[in-house]
Amino acid sequence: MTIYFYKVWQPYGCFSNFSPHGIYIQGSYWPTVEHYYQAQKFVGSIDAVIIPIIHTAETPEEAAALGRCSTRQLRSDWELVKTQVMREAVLKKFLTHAEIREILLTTGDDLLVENSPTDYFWGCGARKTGQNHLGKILMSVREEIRQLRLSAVISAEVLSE
Ligand SMILES: Nc1nc(O)c(N)c(N[C@@H]2O[C@H](COP(=O)(O)O)[C@@H](O)[C@H]2O)n1
Repeated sequence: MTIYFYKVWQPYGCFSNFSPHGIYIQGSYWPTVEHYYQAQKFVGSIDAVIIPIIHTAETPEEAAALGRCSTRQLRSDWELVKTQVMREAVLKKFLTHAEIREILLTTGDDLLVENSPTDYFWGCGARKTGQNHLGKILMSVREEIRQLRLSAVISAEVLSE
């Protein structure tokens, strides 16, 4: 089965980076994955002054608008690192929040797709031909958490022997 998600208020909205699940990462607390991801675009760039403004944005929509401003200069390695930045933040989100971790695990081996009508990199885009990198990250995080659980169960069994 394929599970499509996009907006926070729609089914599986907790898979969106805009969902209100904060993360503590690299020494700071961020209100959403989207705040963190948008701010990372400017680490080490001449426009790094925008980072604390993104950090304290009232909403993820505001953080995204600030990060998408085309007149600001992104860090030079952004295209190389953005998928890894996103994966670290998404993994942190699902390790931190037990209730959404269970929702992720209940999807089994279903295909997860960000149903963005405009984004052909993170989502599938309007024609459903996009690369769906956010869906792929969620599926790989799901697998990593399953493996972590399995290791914990095995360790507990060994300890009880
Ligand atoms: N506009 C918008 N609204 C939402 O509710 C979304 N979930 C998204 N998608 C997210 O936008 C981020 C990509 O931003 P950039 O294009 O790289 O600035 C990423 O978190 C997508 O999942 N967009």
